[in-house]
Amino acid sequence: MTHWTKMDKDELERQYSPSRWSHRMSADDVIKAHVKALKEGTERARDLAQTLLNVPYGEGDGEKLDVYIPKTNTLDVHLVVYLHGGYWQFLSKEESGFMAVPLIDKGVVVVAVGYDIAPKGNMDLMVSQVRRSVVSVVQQYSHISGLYLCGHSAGAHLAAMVLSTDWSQYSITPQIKGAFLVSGIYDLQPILSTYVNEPLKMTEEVAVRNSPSKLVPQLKLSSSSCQIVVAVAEHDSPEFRKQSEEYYKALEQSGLSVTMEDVANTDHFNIIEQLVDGEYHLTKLLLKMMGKN
Ligand SMILES: N[C@@H](CC(=O)c1ccccc1NC=O)C(=O)O
Repeated sequence: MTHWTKMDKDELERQYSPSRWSHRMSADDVIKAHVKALKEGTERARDLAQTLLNVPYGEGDGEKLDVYIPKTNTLDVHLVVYLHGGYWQFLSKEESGFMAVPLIDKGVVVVAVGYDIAPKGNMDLMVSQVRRSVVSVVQQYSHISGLYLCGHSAGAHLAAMVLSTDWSQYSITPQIKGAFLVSGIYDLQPILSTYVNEPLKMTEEVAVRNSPSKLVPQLKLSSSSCQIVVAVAEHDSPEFRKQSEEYYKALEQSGLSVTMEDVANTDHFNIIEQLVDGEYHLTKLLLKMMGKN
């Protein structure tokens, strides 16, 4: 496959337009259906769970999170922090509670984190926000038996940045047991010259310091006992698939506990939408990691 540095702008933009690669629908329709599925799933979760909405984790307006709590008490409570996708410029926590639907049944708490998407937020701020949100969750829920992270697309990038945090500047060091990185981007350099960067306005320096692919040694220091799943859709674009494969290999070579999941019959969007279903492969894998199968 052609290396991204050898691609012209059109080809790079095609590779980094996930909606153009769906085998199910047109580009416009797959995005509309995605937002609809996430919204409907989140509504269901809000009906099923006890919720704490708009809990602040910082001073900023956008620094709020939603907590989905099982209605029935269980021992051994695990907690999943979900970081939404949308190319750091779309979506919000308001449509990001959907994965609580099958998890609250099993006594798992789900936290959907809000962060300031572009153009309001920039990359450094978003990374700082998701890091602080995890610290805040650990401080609030110190009694939980396991902390997990899940992120989709841009949210998988942010989750990888959380795993790569030097926590010495923070009040605590979160112990993250597992992380599901779904259809993520781990090297930001290829998107610098594309439409994706128009609202983000990243310079090369910003892209490099916020690329998980460059921070594997820090991840190894901070998250050595974290079980990491790098998941990618069969119908993600070749560049997206390569991003996941290369990040997986880098983690594997540094001796981390990591597995690669190439999820058959999925595209960039339904690979995450289906977490609303308890029988979906990735849902089962997540429950199994928590010992809840
Ligand atoms: N231009 C992008 C748009 C995109 O990624 C997106 C748009 C709305 C909501 C979510 C999106 N992406 C991933 O979650 C695409 O081609 O899919």
